[in-house]
Amino acid sequence: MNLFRVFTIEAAHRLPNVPAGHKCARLHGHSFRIELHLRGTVDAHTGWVMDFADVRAAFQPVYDQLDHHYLNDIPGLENPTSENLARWVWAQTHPRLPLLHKVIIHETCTSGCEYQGPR
Ligand SMILES: Nc1nc2c(c(=O)[nH]1)N=C([C@H](O)[C@H](O)COP(=O)(O)OP(=O)(O)OP(=O)(O)O)CN2
Ligand SMILES: [Zn+2]
Repeated sequence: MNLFRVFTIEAAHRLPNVPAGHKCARLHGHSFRIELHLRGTVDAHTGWVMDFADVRAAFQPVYDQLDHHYLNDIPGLENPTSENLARWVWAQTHPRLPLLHKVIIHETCTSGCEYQGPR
């Protein structure tokens, strides 16, 4: 069974390695949507894989590092593309949520990426 929990963070960033003149070199912000997807078995008694509240609690320290921050200042996010943010979220979250199966980042309504961990 797969379950998911969606978080929204407000954050600023700029992309330092884009070609000269690229709009994303300038400071700007997004309402990033972060989806955490977990995969596990449904417990016969509780009827769930994991309490959604426990997913939220496990992610809270990671969320707090991102929300209303300048992403470029965060160690490991000096080049905060969606792809690098997905890898960073995975690295921070997987030790706290071993059932983590996939991280999806929506940078805008129309752009984002999906990461299933190192393979
Ligand atoms: N592969 C990636 N490409 C781009 C990333 C990224 O993280 N990975 N990031 C950006 C910018 O940060 C930008 O803010 C988002 O880009 P874009 O989808 O072009 O945003 P717009 O809302 O301006 O898109 P339009 O539909 O063209 O208005 C760029 N590329
Ligand atoms: Zn951006």
